[in-house]
Amino acid sequence: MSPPVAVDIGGTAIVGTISKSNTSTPPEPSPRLELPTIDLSGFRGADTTPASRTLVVDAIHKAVTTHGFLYLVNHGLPKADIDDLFGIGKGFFADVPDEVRRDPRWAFGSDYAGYRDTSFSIENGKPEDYTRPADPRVEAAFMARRGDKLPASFNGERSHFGYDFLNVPGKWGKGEFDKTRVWPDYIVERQAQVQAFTKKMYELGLDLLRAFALALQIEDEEWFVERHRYDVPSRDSFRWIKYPPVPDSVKRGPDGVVRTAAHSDFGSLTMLIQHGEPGLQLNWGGQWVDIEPRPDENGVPAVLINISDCLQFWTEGYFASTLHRVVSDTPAHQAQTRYVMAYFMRPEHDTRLVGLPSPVVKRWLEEKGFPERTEEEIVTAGEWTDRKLKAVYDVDQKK
Ligand SMILES: O=C(O)CCC(=O)C(=O)O
Ligand SMILES: [Fe+2]
Repeated sequence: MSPPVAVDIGGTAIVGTISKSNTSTPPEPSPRLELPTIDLSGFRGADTTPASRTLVVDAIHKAVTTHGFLYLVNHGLPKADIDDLFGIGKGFFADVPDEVRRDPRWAFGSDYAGYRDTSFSIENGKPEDYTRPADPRVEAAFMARRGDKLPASFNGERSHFGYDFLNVPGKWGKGEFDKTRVWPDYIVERQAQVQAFTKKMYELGLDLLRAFALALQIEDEEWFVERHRYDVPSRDSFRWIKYPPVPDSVKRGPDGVVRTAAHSDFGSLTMLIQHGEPGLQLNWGGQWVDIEPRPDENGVPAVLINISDCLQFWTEGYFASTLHRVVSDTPAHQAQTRYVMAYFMRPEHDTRLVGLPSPVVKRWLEEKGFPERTEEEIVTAGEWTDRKLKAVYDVDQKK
């Protein structure tokens, strides 16, 4: 059996291990990273054929079992939408006054939604507490979540405000779920646009899940899709992230200034849109390798895909949830403001991450001689994401 791969989050806490992994044995000799750029038009859109779909599936299969990361071009997200959504994020950070952005009503909280700024860090304590000094290495983020069901106690029945992003039930009023979580006017005015874009990202994610099912020779192409339904609670999250410039006074380590420590993502897959500034690195065979932003020939940003923990569990380690981090590695990068938008796609809460009907994974387990997981080693998607979110953000413990 391969050695356990630590799930390294922020360098501060190890909350679990995924004992089987494709990336646990670094390739020999010293690795050279050739992160593939995959043209999705052969799989998605009007001009696909069975042969073109197979080519794309094979390329995705190779990428997710080698690096766990790939670039997608011709992904179907229009450049105008991407530009508009970056505009919304930048405007939020630049134009909304500090005191409005930091209003406790929309502070990042135990529902893992809302605004978190640079004065919040794991060491610094409560996200609502903006009196603490800002940590100049930390990023600021506005996190939107998909809508959720309300508890049974609400009007005596389970109801909801819709499953689109930002329709999160709130606890305002007399501690009752009497309306959705409130957001700043700036966001509310743009809510329809955010919801339309995040729906498109969700649909892109579904197509990737279909490609994964085909790569794994699961008979039903919809197998993963059926476990990521839009109207069932999950921890899907959409985020605008801003990494402000780091002042020269901040001490640089041998790798520069680490902004986000080494971690793997929690859910099924992450779709990252980089605005243009470098900083992301993945760990490949023990070395940190830059993952630069990569626009296509028309200037449309590639969408960077990475496999996350839940898919690594589900595939018994056959798909790799690779460690990555964000670093300002040169003084020039340190002086830049870096923006990204990320969609973290996660399975439905109650999904047990086991029992994938894939002959590919079955063969792989047999070849490697990996034993079946014990009951204690099996988690649901909700348990895993909550465990990791708590460890990273420490929201509940600090409240
Ligand atoms: O900023 C980035 O490029 C990636 C951030 C990241 O890894 C994360 O938020 O999980
Ligand atoms: Fe990440």
